[in-house]
Amino acid sequence: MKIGIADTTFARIDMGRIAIDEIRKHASVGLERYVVPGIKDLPVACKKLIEERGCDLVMALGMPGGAEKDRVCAHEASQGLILCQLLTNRHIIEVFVHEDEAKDAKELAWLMEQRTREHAVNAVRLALRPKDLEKLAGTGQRQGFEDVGPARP
Ligand SMILES: Cc1nc2c(=O)[nH]c(=O)nc-2n(C[C@H](O)[C@H](O)[C@H](O)CO)c1C
Repeated sequence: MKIGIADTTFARIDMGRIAIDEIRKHASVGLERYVVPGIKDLPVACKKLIEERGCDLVMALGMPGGAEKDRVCAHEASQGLILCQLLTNRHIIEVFVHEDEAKDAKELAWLMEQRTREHAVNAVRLALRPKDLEKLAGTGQRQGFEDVGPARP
């Protein structure tokens, strides 16, 4: 089992390092990292991690900025990531933290780390322990900020 980590230099926190640190706490798997300039470069990085570097699942980590052009960029990147999943029949866990989700740099750093770590656990579950995800179905999980919980507690 090999998990790929694709991340960007645009992000204001080293999301790739955090993802690798968290995955190592939960599983003994091969890891491949591929750093690109920005989120629109992630789809091909993920495809290469899958097709050329033998990854079974990939995490795509990025930080869209707060401007309208960044939101468009994030939408385009997401579409590329979905297409890549369909072309390769492999999961890509998209971990995007929009810069304007946080009120300041401190909260942004916290949110980027928290969301990355929680999705790294999801990546391990998807790759190795899918039954763990089944147990969490319909429980209102969120990555980063607090879980919202089920609608019928
Ligand atoms: C407008 C813009 N916004 C972002 C962003 O919010 N987050 C990000 O990671 N990258 C951004 N980029 C850069 C593109 O994703 C890409 O790296 C360049 O267009 C080079 O292919 C661009 C060009």
